[in-house]
Amino acid sequence: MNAKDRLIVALDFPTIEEAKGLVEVLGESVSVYKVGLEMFLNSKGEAVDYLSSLGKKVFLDLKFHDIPNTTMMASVFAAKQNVFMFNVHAAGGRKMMKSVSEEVKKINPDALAIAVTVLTSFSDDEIKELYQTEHSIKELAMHWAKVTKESGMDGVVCSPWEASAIKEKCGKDFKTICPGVRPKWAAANDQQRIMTPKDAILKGCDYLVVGRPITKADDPVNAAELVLGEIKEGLAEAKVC
Ligand SMILES: O=C(O)c1cc(=O)[nH]c(=O)n1[C@@H]1O[C@H](COP(=O)(O)O)[C@@H](O)[C@H]1O
Repeated sequence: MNAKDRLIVALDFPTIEEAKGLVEVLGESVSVYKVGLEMFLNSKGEAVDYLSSLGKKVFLDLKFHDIPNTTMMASVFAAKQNVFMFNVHAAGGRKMMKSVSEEVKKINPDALAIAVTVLTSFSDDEIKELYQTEHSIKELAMHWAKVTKESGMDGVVCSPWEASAIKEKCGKDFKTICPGVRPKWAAANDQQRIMTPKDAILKGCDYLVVGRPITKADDPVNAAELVLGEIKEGLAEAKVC
């Protein structure tokens, strides 16, 4: 997979017009986009069809988290859209993810069914307090990744800090999709567990999700090219392509 196929730009905008404006500006620089809750709801789903009409690949990030039947039905909806990847929350559990992976494979075997482990906006202290646990985020993410794999799903969303341990535990073909990616020149915003694009590739991230460093940049094309440049450096150093 080349650098361009690994960069997923998060289209977090309140209107479809703003999203279209950015996609036009970025042109051929970017070929994969993420449509999350904000864009999907504000565009009433139109963003997915718009992007696929341009030949762009779409990660539908609606992070389903509910009882098994409800999540499975929502996932079947996702798998029927023009998307190459969609996600649920691993915290929904084994039964939920098993029913999602089984049903989605019948409808669209090519759609990657992914589970979010520990959100990249969490720190270790927050997780310890919230879950009343002594386990670190890395331990939780690795455990949830194992449950995700055993449930027949294709991969996880995790921070780059957990990616190599997850690859070691779940195998190299188990996908790691990593937000919390920040070049040195970009602000962290609300992300806690961040890493540069180059280091993220070296740590085994398959896909890097990058939003604000590109979408809010004064020159988004230049920002995307800088991120792609770092991804290429990482791939060259890791000798993968
Ligand atoms: O599932 C996601 O995509 C996701 C999971 C996670 O743990 N952290 C996370 O930031 N994301 C998404 O990744 C994108 C990151 O955007 P920026 O922080 O602007 O680069 C946002 O659209 C988030 O919704």
